[in-house]
Amino acid sequence: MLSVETRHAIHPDHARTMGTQELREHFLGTGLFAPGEIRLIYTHYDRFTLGGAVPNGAPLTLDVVDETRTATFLDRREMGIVNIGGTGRVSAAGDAWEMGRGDVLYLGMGAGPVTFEGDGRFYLVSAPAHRACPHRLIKLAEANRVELGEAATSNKRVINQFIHPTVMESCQLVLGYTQLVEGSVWNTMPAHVHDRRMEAYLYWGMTPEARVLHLMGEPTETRHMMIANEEAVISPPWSIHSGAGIGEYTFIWAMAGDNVDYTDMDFVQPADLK
Ligand SMILES: O=C(O)C(=O)C[C@H](O)C(=O)CO
Ligand SMILES: [Zn+2]
Repeated sequence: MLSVETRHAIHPDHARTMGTQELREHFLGTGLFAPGEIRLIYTHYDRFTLGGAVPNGAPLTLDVVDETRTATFLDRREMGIVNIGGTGRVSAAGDAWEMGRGDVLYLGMGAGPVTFEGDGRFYLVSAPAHRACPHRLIKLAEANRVELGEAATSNKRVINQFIHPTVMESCQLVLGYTQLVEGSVWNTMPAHVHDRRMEAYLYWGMTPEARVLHLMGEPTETRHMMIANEEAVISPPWSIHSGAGIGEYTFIWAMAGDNVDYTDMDFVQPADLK
């Protein structure tokens, strides 16, 4: 079963007026991982689409998505898949890849229908593409590892870059996940914006009672959302995206937009956040 929800792009002047419920309706993705279903959110931010596929014993195939009006979803798109569950299998374009927890699969434009099987919980992101880059399975050991932050500022963390120019080619997708060192709670602090790219986060690896206090909004008009395990945040290009965990967490970040330069960020120091 496939379900698709559309999210429109929100102007920052509008976002400033929103209460908690409205912020969550526009920027939070909940219930993406339902057994036996593929659930997608099709956004109007760079046409970036995110979602989950949980085969739960029976194969699930992602093929036609009416929103794109193409013969198959990946006809003019590329896709990143992260397995956040048990071992599973993904097949497309006559190939099949076994994916363990934390493995990332890149599927290039024109890969055709994609089938998910096994015990995986597959997080999916996709953006329009202009050429077919080779499909590739990337294990954590092959990712580019960047250590950032300090224990003294509670932000010591490892940025694992998977779909990233130092590892492989893509059209506009950039993807990885960030792991906090025990005792550190902050991701992406100091915060930043990148008006050239939108971003989406998926928080995972959390206990059911844990929450992340996610900060969003323009740097001088910050807002927050409390996020539970396996919930996603859609971050518009004008928004900061940062979080502090009440409990352990990891998060997958993925971007689409004008460039694939991970370091192209406009930093905002804590003293300048309001
Ligand atoms: O902890 C961090 O810092 C991040 O993981 C930052 C994200 O990767 C990001 O915002 C990339 O633009
Ligand atoms: Zn960012």
